Formats: sequence, C-alpha cells, structure tokens
Amino acid sequence: MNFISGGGSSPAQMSLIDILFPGLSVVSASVQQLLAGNLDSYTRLFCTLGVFVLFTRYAVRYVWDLVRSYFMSTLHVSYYDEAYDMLVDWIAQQPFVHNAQSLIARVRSPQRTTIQNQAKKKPLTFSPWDGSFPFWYKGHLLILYCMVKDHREDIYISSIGLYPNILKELVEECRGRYLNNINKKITVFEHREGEWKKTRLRAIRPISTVIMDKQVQDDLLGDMKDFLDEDTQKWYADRGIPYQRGYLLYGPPGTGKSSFSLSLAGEFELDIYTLQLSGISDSKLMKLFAELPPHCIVLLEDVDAAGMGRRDDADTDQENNSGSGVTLSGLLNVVDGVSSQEGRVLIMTTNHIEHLDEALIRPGRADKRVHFKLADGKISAQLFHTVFKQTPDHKQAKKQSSDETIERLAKDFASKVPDQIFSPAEVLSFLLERKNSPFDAVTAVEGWVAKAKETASQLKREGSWVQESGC
Ligand SMILES: Nc1ncnc2c1ncn2[C@@H]1O[C@H](COP(=O)(O)OP(=O)(O)OP(=O)(O)O)[C@@H](O)[C@H]1O
Repeated sequence: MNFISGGGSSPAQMSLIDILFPGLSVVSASVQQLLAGNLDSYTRLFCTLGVFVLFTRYAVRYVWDLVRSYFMSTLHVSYYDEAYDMLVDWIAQQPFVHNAQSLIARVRSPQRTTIQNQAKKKPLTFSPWDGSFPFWYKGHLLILYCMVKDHREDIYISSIGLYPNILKELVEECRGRYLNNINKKITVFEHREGEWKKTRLRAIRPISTVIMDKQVQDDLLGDMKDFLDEDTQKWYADRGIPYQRGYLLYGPPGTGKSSFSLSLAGEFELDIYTLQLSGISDSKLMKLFAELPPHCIVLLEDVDAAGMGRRDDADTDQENNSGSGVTLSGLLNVVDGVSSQEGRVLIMTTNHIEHLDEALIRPGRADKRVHFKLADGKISAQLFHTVFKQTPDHKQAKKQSSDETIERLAKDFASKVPDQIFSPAEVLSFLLERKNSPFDAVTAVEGWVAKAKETASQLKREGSWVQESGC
C-alpha cells in the first residue's frame, strides 16, 4: 500500500501517516512541491531543512534502537513491582539526580518528626522523571530511562555490552539497601487500578500490645507458626490439600481486629495485602488473588460491608454484571484459593458475623473464628498498664509512679469502667488524653462514663424521634 502517492494525501491517509511517522505527511507534501520546482528560494530552503531534520530524527532513532538491541543490555522495571520502589529509593540518593533537568518531587515520611524540628517535616526527595539520564556506576556508564504513561512511570536501565551483570549487581545493591530500610517494618500493599502497589511501611507493633484473651492469642499464633513451618507445606502437598489458611476476626468496631492482623504480619515477617471489596469486580478480585506472592497475609476488611449478605437474603448472590462489586460466588472462588499462591493466609474481618453467609465462613475458608470483644475489667486494666507502664526509654517525665501504684490504680480504674459498653479503642483514647497522669485518669473516669452514657441515650432518643417522625 502506498500512503505517500500522488500530489496530496486524503485526510484518512494523512492521519494514518501522522500516527505512524509524526510530521512525515507535511514534509512529503513539501518534497513533492520541491521536486516539481515551483517554489521560491525561501520555501525551498525551508523544505530542505525540514527534510533534513526529519531524516536526522528518524536516522538517530533507528541507529539508537540498533545500538541498544545489538550492543547494550537493558533491565526493565514495572511501576507495580516492588523492584520499582527499590530502584527509586536508591536513585533518589544518587548525585546524578542533582543534574537531571526533568525531576519529580515526592514527600517521603521521615523516620521521626517532632513539632520542634520543622526542618525535617515533610522532607522532599527528587528523582529523575520522564527522560533519559546517563550516570556512572562502578566504572560503567549506565543510562536510566523513565517512561511516563498514564501518570505512572516504568524504568529501564541500559548498560553497554551484551552481559547485563552490572545491571543485576545494581538491582541487588538497591534490594539490600531497601531491605535494610524496611527492617522491623511491615510492607502494606493495596490495590491500585487493579494491581497491587506498596503503599505504606508500618513499624511492627508487638503482638503483646494487642489486648485480647491470652489463650486465644496463643492458639492463633501457634496455628500460624505451624502452618508456616517448612514441613507443613510438604505435608499439605502430599495429601493434595491446598496449602492455604483462613481466619475470621469478628466483633464491634475498635476492638483490635486490624491491629491484630498487622501485628500478626509483623510477628511472622510477612507482607500484608489489604483489600476493600466494595468497588471491585469478580474478575478484578480473581486477578488480584492470582498475583499474590507465596507466603503473605491477605486482609479482607469488613467483608459484610461489600453487599454480600446471606444467600437466603433476597437477591444477594445475583451476578453483578455491571462489574462494580464482588458477588458471593466470586468471593468464594478466590477464598477457595483456585487462583492463589501457596502459603497464603487470608484474614477476613467483620463487625457483623450474623450478616455473613455460612458458606463464606465455614471451616476450610475460615479455619478459625476469633471474637474480639468490648472492654471488660481485664481489658481496661491492661490498657491502663499499656499507657502508664514504666519503660526505660520513656520515663514519665514529671511524676514517677511505682509498679505497685500503677497496679493499684489500674484495678481502681477498671472497676469504674462498666463491662461490655466501651470498645478498647474508646478506653485507649480516654487514657491517651491523660497519659501524663494515671491519677487524673482514675479521677476523671467516672465523669467520662456518665457523660458517654448520657450522649448514648441522647443519640438513641434522637434516633427514635427521627424514626417516629419519618424524617
Ligand atoms: N484489643 C485491643 N488492644 C489494644 N489496642 C486496641 C485494641 N482494640 C483497639 N485498639 C486500639 O484502637 C484502635 C482501633 O483498633 P482497630 O482498628 O484494630 O479496631 P478494629 O476492630 O479493626 O476496628 P474496625 O472494625 O472499625 O475496623 C487502634 O489504634 C488500636 O491501637
């Protein structure tokens, strides 16, 4: 097919030519006029220059592609892969960044920020952005390419020579540095546009700081330890049982379900993949589960809120063909692990276990169920200890209270908090407001309880008034 034939190109041809070779249609028209000899000297000069520039542009690109494919090695790193974070962290520390003309600024969380230390608040890091950037690494000339597409960038690094060893060495260095940085932290992934993306690094919270029944906690820790044991995988494989485990954590809001899940990830040094089911379709869910790495925790929060009621509720399991929500059968499929990697631990949390279909939480899908409860005397006393206990590094600056005094005050405090009314989150929030004085906390607790009860009954009255008046 000849796209550049005749005295002029049709609009359809022009646009196709422009898509394939930007600028070529204009220049080809000029060349034809030039050859016809009916141009004045300025126009002829302009056309000649145009042809030259276009030719040079294509020639340089052609030669460069040839050089890259025959004389250079290239390493590609996708935005959605954790290797991207490794490289970007390293690149941001390199001197060549200072000379880059195209940069992106990012706010990086500092290790520690104090109000007094304004200079360290929201520190910026800079990385090269959208372009090619040559730099030296261990005596080798490397070229970094940042390709931006749909607000995300992929990275390529090329080196001269057909052996990519220096590139692998570089990535290994980035990896080592990155692992050092994330030491004692949990990596949290969330889904972005249907892909997993690292979103946060969280300091590991010791599991002992999540207050719950000790026996239940030990039982779950033991179960998980046994599951992650190297021999267990083989045991599962020998029996043809999918090597996966599921837990259901249920209870009112603010009772520690998410905190426990994160602590569990920290305890076993696993990455955690969190997912809100609302707004994703069955196929996206399936894809996300298929892309999970082996040995990780998947946290499905508020599974009841995803519009997945019991099967006997009217129309709950209708296939959602609009693609804007997960169906129960879609969820059951991924929970069964058809598409998941081996060694996946699934944690589902809910505030309303009674709203969930039995099929979703039967053994095999949720192997253990753990009830997180509102605060009782024991939990309140433990929370009091957590807040006021003496630690070597954080001594109570003003008033030091002995362990016996804290013990006595904790009992006193717990006796004044009624059982099964407040969540641990509410009790903790009250204590944190008085964290400098355990005595103040004990003195103020009765007033706080009375006020909270008054507010609750007022809300109840308002609620029933709204219901009665139909507002
Ligand atoms: N049992 C607990 N032990 C220690 N801290 C707790 C406990 N429960 C809640 N908290 C504190 O309360 C806050 C909220 O807890 P968390 O988010 O874990 O509750 P949740 O049960 O997951 O709530 P939701 O159901 O609303 O998601 C956290 O900061 C946590 O420190």
